[in-house]
Amino acid sequence: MNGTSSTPPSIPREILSLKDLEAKCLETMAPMVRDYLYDGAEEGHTIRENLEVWDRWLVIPRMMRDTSTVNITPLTQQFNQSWSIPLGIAPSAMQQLAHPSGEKATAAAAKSMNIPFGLSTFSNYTIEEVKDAGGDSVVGLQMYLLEGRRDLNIELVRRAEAAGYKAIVLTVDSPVPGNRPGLIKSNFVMPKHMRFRNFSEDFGGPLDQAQDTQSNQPSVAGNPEIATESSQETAVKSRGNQLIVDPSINWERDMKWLREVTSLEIWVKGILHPLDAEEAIACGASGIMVSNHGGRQLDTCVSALDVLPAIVKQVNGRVPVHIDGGIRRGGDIFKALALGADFVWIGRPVWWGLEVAGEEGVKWVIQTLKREFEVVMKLMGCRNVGEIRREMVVTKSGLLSMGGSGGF
Ligand SMILES: Cc1cc2nc3c(=O)[nH]c(=O)nc-3n(C[C@H](O)[C@H](O)[C@H](O)COP(=O)(O)O)c2cc1C
Ligand SMILES: CCCCCCC(=O)C(=O)O
Repeated sequence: MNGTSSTPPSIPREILSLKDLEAKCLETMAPMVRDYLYDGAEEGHTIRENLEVWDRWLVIPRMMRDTSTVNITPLTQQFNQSWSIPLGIAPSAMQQLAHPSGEKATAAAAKSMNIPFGLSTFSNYTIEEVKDAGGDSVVGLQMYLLEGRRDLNIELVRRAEAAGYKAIVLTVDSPVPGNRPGLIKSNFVMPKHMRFRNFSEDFGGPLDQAQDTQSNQPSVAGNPEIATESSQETAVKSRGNQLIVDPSINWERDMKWLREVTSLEIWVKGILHPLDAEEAIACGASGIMVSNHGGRQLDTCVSALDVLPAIVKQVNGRVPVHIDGGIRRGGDIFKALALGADFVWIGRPVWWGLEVAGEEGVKWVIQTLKREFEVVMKLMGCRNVGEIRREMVVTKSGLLSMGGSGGF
């Protein structure tokens, strides 16, 4: 983690893209945090797929369309609000691992850039603290249903309602944590000085690795950056109860239960099949987030972009369709919209910004994506988001199959 001095750190001038920022971040990020951030399920095929899929789509620009000014704001409101770009910050847990101000810094950056932010159940700052920092940008509380603890889920919902959140984002792709070898390798345990502050009890997290049975303390053997710091200050401690996600989560019981518990919008995150989009809508979902959880849950599962067109077709405009996974450039936002998404979200790039420069770093990430998206729009001949068309993107095989005659 960088930038603990009194002057706010800034992004060095030689950093020009999110890729450059990622490299800078990796110069300082502690190994255990890096393993957690990059952690993918099993062999990481889906993580790689999430990045590569964007390059399989090529764009076909139109010329001479006076793009001296372009409007990159979304066509429609999302969460009953207008945003500066169809881009939001996806929920990610334990952001203090990247910066002491964690989710508060991210929310403040979202607010100053006028984009939405989703808070993870497993955040290091509370629902209320993050709302204070991010104001109207803090729209969603992401929810994992906790095994045997619906009381805690209800409490979180009530606090989100009272704090002015617009939506509960129910993550449906995680009945159990994925097989994540990176967590085992680094013996991941959230450091002692951090807490899941949405809960009054000092719970252990769902990803904490096994404790050392001799001493009843977590083993630090695979955790050098924790072991080498002052042991009193940073040694991980054995926490009492562990928060476990509910593996029995299902549409019939849980989605309907949640629909009855609150009048907030309910968004369903982690949809990859058109029929699950249909289930979500039947249960009263206000929106769908097409996502494979950044490749962290099920290896070799499809990328969100590849299934997006089928889900958009199934949903047929009944609710908004959002997407995340591997979005790193303004051009990726363009492609997602061309293939039918209403909005896109980013996960890991926010951590790169946090690590390098806290709130300023997250702002830089958003500014960079905005600038890139605007240039891509101009070069594509689109003056506003409504002019982005499906036929402006094509795969190479799709192009060849047109044989020079079809499509144009
Ligand atoms: C470090 C990290 C923590 C995450 N924590 C959560 C979480 O608590 N809840 C959730 O629904 N998704 C979580 N996600 C998944 C993100 O919401 C999002 O789907 C994913 O990061 C998007 O892919 P990208 O990182 O390639 O942009 C997490 C992702 C990362 C990288
Ligand atoms: C059941 C999985 C719990 C994971 C909590 C954080 C998260 O979503 C992630 O690391 O990814």
